[in-house]
Amino acid sequence: MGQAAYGMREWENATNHFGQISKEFPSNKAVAVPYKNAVFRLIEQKHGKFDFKKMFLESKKDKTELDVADFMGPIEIAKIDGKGRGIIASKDIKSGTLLAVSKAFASGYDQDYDGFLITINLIRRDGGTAAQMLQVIQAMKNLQNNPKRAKEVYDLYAGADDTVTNEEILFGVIDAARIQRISAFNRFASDDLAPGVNFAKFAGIKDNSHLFILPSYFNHSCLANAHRTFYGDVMVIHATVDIKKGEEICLSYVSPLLEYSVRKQKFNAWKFTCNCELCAIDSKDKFSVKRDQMIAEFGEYARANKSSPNRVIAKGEPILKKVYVYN
Ligand SMILES: C[S@@+](CC[C@H](N)C(=O)[O-])C[C@H]1O[C@@H](n2cnc3c(N)ncnc32)[C@H](O)[C@@H]1O
Repeated sequence: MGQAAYGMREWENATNHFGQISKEFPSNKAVAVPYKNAVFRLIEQKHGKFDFKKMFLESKKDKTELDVADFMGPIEIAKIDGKGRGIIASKDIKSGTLLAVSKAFASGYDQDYDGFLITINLIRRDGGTAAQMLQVIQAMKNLQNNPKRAKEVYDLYAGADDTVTNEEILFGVIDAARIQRISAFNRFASDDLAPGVNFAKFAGIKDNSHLFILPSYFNHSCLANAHRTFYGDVMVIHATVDIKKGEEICLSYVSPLLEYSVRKQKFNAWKFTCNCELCAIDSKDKFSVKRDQMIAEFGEYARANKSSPNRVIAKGEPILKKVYVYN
């Protein structure tokens, strides 16, 4: 019973079961370790006390799937004008506060696909990787094994044209199309391959894809007030500035260092327009396209001449000066 509760991530239940057995059979050594683990998970879940050093070291292994609980800090899910749902601060928050720790509900890794695969994601209208496909399959398997988690998965955003949001899905039924839509709008890659950088194998990059529950409720801002870090299949989110109670908390889905036109193009995958202050300023900047072109041209030159750094610098310096002129 304790093992089953642990597997279903019901930490309080698992702690109680293991605690009961250790009380009844104090000399039973086999229960000591799982009991201790369940207690640790409960402390993580209730108090947000994590052994980040251990998590970091474990995350260095390939495809690590960590054994940690989920934690929800001083945040809540709320309706946000023009963005559907989002995350707000439930009290005043200091910069650096731990906001959330979330273990992926399902993960997929390129290494697990023995072959070459090109998929087209018709929802996002971009190319897909083996990792993304495997993550969708894993989500379906996990729901089959633990149908109790269906509501939290099916509640995730599945696109504006999703017509079945309020339709009840019968217990134990796997809605494959919905899981695909949910994954398209909510998945993260833990090495933060920019969305759209697909067919990763061409570049020799191993892709991975994770579906998280709580982190999926964070909307995007180029000027985000929170930052995410990955430890294997676990996402950890911290506040990066002081945040007032009721204020929306956002992550950056794409790097704010990217040029405006590139960012705008990447938002197409999630089908929204960013109205943050940075985008408002950038959208009025009449030289941004010209700068993008110059930087893209330089990037191509640098890649083609990467074995001759002196040539790259000689080409780059005048371009940098010109970029300043178009400022
Ligand atoms: C990962 S979900 C975020 C949670 C979602 N808003 C919800 O209601 O569940 C991504 C979707 O949120 C919306 N979104 C995220 N950031 C946004 C923003 N800055 N402005 C408008 N919509 C945004 C888009 O519809 C996007 O496809």
